[in-house]
Amino acid sequence: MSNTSLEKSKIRILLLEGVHQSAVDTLNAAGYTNIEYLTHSLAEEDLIEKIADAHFVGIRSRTQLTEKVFESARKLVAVGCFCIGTNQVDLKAATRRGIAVFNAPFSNTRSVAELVLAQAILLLRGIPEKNAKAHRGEWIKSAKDSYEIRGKKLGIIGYGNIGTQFSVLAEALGMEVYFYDVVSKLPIGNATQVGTMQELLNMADVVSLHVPETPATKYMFKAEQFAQMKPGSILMNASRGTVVDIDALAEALGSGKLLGAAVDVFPVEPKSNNEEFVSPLREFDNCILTPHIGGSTMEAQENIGREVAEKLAMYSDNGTSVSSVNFPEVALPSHPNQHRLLHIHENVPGVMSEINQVFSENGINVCGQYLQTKEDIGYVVVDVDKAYGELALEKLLQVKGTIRCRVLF
Ligand SMILES: NC(=O)c1ccc[n+]([C@@H]2O[C@H](COP(=O)([O-])OP(=O)(O)OC[C@H]3O[C@@H](n4cnc5c(N)ncnc54)[C@H](O)[C@@H]3O)[C@@H](O)[C@H]2O)c1
Ligand SMILES: O=C(O)CC[C@@H](O)C(=O)O
Repeated sequence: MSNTSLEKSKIRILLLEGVHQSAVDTLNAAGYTNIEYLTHSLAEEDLIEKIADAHFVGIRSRTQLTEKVFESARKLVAVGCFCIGTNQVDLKAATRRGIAVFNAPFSNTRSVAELVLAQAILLLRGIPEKNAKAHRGEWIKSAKDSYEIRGKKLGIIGYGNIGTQFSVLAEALGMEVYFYDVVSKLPIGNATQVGTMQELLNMADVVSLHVPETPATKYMFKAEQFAQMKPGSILMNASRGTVVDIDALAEALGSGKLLGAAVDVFPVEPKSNNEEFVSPLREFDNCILTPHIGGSTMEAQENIGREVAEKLAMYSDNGTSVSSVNFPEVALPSHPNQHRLLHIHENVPGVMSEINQVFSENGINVCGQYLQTKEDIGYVVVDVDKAYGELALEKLLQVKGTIRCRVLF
């Protein structure tokens, strides 16, 4: 599979799920105008049809980029996830095809941290229930089960970018912060890492989940974990819907074990704003339900739009793959008056020597060479005199183990 440097007007970009206008503006400013912009996600069959012609695709959390979808994405060069999570993308399938995947790892962390902080305060005061009842004409003026956040123990599961931000905000309000993470982490402020999740659940007044979706986190929170929580505590999940067994959570709310819960992400989420949201949690007034909007603030979406679009444009323009989630990371200078070959190959012995042979045997002088490998793939970038770009491309495509190769003029 190959493509010589395409005119920018011929590079097709498919943007789904209503990514922020800043993405379109950034791409336009970089010269990319052939953009199809949709405000919703696509069902698999429609996606397969649309993606067949796309060189770049931009998605959020709803679009599932599966092996089957990639199979039809013959021209696809890179994927931009305009969010943090990349669990909706079959990363192995993308990597096998030499498709780089980018995301925005920091732009919405503050938004999520602010939301969960607010939810903790509201739940400790019983506000969701009092509010719901007031809307129905009931007046619950009472301090029963109503608490200050100050002095309470916060248990964070997954002490990454969001977990640490939440930790700092919570401490500023006087919470005592504990966290559980599979990796040993430097605690920020006065937070304390604990050795097991059970230890954390036994002591925390508020438990907040901030892990990614992985095989290990799938339903990591089920009946057993609810049983380990303190009576009258709170669970918040703004990570991924598959992390919590929703029936077990409904049981814990129904039995009165929990004071309340806040859930932003669900195992099955409506595909669009026109679809009904179905969940056993709807019956509980003490459960804050939000439509996966932890990272949906104007600030975060605008920043994400710009950040991911810049990464796509940079990868397209000069091959820089810095901060790709699945790809060897290479930071490249510009290549004036030279042709740049971007060769993606299986990371097996012999490929690099064959590549170098192409240049020596054909008398092609190498002006610059950059190599990085990651697990199963290698990414080598070679700058050559512009007289040799097309010959080098033709020869490199014949190297055993080549996944794809393109040349930038
Ligand atoms: N609700 C939303 O709108 C929203 C917005 C942004 C992110 N998210 C979700 O939040 C998740 C966390 O985001 P982040 O930026 O903090 O990610 P991150 O990668 O910075 O942190 C995740 C942390 O979880 C830890 N971890 C991984 N597996 C674990 C396990 N089995 N047990 C305990 N800890 C484990 C990691 O070591 C890491 O410290 C994202 O992956 C995404 O799914 C949701
Ligand atoms: O915007 C989205 O659809 C997902 C937001 C969030 O879950 C993320 O992973 O950043």
